[in-house]
Amino acid sequence: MSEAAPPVSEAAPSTAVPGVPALEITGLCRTFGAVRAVDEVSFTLPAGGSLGIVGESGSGKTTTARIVVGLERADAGRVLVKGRARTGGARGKAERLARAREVQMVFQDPYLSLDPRTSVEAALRETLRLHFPGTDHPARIKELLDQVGLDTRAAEALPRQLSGGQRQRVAIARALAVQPAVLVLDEAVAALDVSVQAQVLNLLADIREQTGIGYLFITHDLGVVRCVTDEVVVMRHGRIVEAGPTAEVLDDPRNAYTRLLLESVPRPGWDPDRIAAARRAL
Ligand SMILES: Nc1ncnc2c1ncn2[C@@H]1O[C@H](COP(=O)(O)OP(=O)(O)OP(=O)(O)O)[C@@H](O)[C@H]1O
Repeated sequence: MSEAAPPVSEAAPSTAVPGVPALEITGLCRTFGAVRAVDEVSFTLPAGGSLGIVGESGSGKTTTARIVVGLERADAGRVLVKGRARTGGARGKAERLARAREVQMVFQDPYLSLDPRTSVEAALRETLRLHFPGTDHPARIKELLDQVGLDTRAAEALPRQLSGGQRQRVAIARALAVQPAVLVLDEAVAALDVSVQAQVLNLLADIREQTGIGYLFITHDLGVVRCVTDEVVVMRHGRIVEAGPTAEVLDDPRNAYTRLLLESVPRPGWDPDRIAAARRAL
């Protein structure tokens, strides 16, 4: 990554810019020892769009996401958020905060990212104070809680007093608090019961419609991809093997590996031995 980062404005909210993609990834590479975790990965997430990255364990999904968020460095390639390069490490607190405002991440287990001693309301207040000093926080906290369907009782609760679905709603509210251009959701509903999963996915769809935030969905669950993404990228061994509109890729996959992923979803008459043999043959 060779471009210099442009100057950043601390107070600018990361709203969508018409015509400018929320995220553009070009030629991303990351190697760990002998493993090419991410190998020449390129894709574009349009402003307000939703793109899924699917693939089996170890295919490079999370490493790609971590580079986008800035938790991992790339060996090569370019990440543009709203047309601006995120290059190298952030220089200083102002740039770190500005980058955090552009891209937020929601993890599978919100327990790991929520402070067990901090109430929901206090966690949101803390985030807002950090990013938007001097603004009307009580009103904004209420707005955020409403947006994710949490009531005032939940606002006073500690993470351990909430259900898994509620905790994930808190993590989403905290991510929304900074008005990001891109929300990266890494297996964000994988740990939830199916019915709660559906509620959170519906919530995310509503939020996208209301805010125009772009979603990057990292998941191994093709049902989730079908439900909440417009475009999908299929990764294998660090490389993109197929990409396109979600319905097209899932209904008429061109790549043998994509077909195998689809066939690997258990259903009546499913033959795991045949899938395993097909996998070995690929
Ligand atoms: N910090 C690291 N050090 C060494 N190897 C790593 C590191 N992070 C990832 N890898 C390796 O890079 C490859 C891609 O891993 P990655 O976690 O990106 O895949 P994934 O598709 O997200 O898998 P999962 O769904 O299991 O999280 C794997 O072989 C993994 O072991």
